[in-house]
Amino acid sequence: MLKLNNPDLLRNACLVAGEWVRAGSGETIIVTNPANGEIVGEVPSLAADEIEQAVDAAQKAFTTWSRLAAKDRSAALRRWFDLMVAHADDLAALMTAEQGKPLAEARGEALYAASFVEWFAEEGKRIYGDTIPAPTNDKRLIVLKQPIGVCAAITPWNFPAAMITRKAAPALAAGCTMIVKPAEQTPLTALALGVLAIKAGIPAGVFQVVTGKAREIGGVLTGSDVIRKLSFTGSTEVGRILMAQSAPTIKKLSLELGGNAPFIVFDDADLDAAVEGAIASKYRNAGQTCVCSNRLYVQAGVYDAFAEKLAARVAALPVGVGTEAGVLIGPLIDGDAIAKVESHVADAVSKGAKIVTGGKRHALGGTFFEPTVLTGTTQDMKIAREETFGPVAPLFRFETEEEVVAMANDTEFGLAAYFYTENVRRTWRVAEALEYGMVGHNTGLISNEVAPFGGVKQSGLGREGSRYGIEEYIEMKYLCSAIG
Ligand SMILES: NC(=O)c1ccc[n+]([C@@H]2O[C@H](COP(=O)([O-])OP(=O)(O)OC[C@H]3O[C@@H](n4cnc5c(N)ncnc54)[C@H](O)[C@@H]3O)[C@@H](O)[C@H]2O)c1
Ligand SMILES: O=C[C@H](O)CS(=O)(=O)O
Repeated sequence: MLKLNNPDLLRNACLVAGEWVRAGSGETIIVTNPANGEIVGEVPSLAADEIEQAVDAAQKAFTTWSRLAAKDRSAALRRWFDLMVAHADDLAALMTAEQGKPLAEARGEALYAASFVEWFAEEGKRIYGDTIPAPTNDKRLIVLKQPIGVCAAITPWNFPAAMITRKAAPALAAGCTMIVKPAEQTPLTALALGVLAIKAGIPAGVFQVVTGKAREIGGVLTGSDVIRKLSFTGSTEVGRILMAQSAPTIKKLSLELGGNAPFIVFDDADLDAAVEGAIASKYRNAGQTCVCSNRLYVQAGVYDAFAEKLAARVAALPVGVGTEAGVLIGPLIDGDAIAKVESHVADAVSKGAKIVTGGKRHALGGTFFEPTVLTGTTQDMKIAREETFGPVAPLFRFETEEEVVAMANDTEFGLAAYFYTENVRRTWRVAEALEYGMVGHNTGLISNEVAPFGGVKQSGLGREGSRYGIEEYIEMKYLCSAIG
């Protein structure tokens, strides 16, 4: 049974226009714990007309929220940040219950999510325009930066808090209003963020959370011409659908999509550091992050040593229910997820790969999977082409720098990449040659609120976090004033 220090955070209603509402139909979506299948809560399945009410409320709230002084919006966001930090344990308990990640990792995400609110509370006070020297002295030219308007966000289950605040914080800081549709697997955390937003004094309609059938809600949000901006984080497949649905209303889009990260270990790398980096980037959230290493390329001279070191560490990773102390690997989100992981391992083995450790469902049953290391993997395998989204590290052997850069870039994805070398010249060559939005050098952890997060190619459009993230919620207006 989920126990919260503040039970007020556990909601079974949607946040619309400052009120907690249920579906008129009474229809609900059950939320279950992936570790044991137990019911954690239930949330409304709102109908299209009820989503339209949220759109109307967001439009109404925009009029006043956008006209507030930036400093006043900043103060409200700062209060939201303070409340998120004060309630980090409860937010973590909700995430572990509905997503499965270990409690310590969930608490880390609660603070990571809060960091975006803290960051953009400040960035919102520094949205600067331009004055431009006019070509003739009878004109004055300026550039105004203004909030784009009503925004929508559709977010994934793997980071139930951070993927929401990484969008809502810059949107609200810029003066926009936002309607959030969280993943059906993890709505409770999103609703708890709504509780804290109200407590922070964020006015009704500025931040709203709606739950229900994804396609139906997506159809309303993408089809509305009141909504000027859609920010989506999720699979590339769904990103394509939403992009197409947004075309008729020419929405501004931010797309944070799928990945297929290469993790390259050159023969001059610090092998122990590379092993720790691989553990961090591959097995975080049981391998269910968009920036997880998906392909590990190891130069021939150190391949066997790296494989042995990594397998020893992976075999010792504690698997279990996220609420148990010391657990580092929780369950996968659902049956489809574990079936995909199994299919990747089976395909690799059928084409000649060897299982060094793990390789099958964990004895705990359910959606627990053994942390796995494969050797002898090759580019023709599913695990090289698709995002595994599970705790499986396939090791690919390579001979030369040119060969591995070509293999690393041989994908439609371009989100994150990692490489380990102590050679300065090689560092510049490889960093510049990798076709990815984000590159880690001698580290497997690159994500934070101050750096631009996002991908190239079919991993998305735009950037989140950093000083760039707020630009996604701003329109530029050029004013030419004749004074002659
Ligand atoms: N680039 C990033 O920052 C980032 C971050 C996290 C996850 N991801 C990606 O997300 C995927 C895993 O998350 P997921 O399984 O929740 O992704 P998903 O695309 O299945 O779902 C994401 C969100 O979209 C909604 N959705 C699904 N189909 C929809 C439709 N037809 N219309 C409207 N909404 C729809 C879902 O309900 C959910 O809220 C992985 O590919 C991962 O790489 C990317
Ligand atoms: O899944 C992708 C998220 O963006 C994870 S993180 O931002 O790297 O923590």
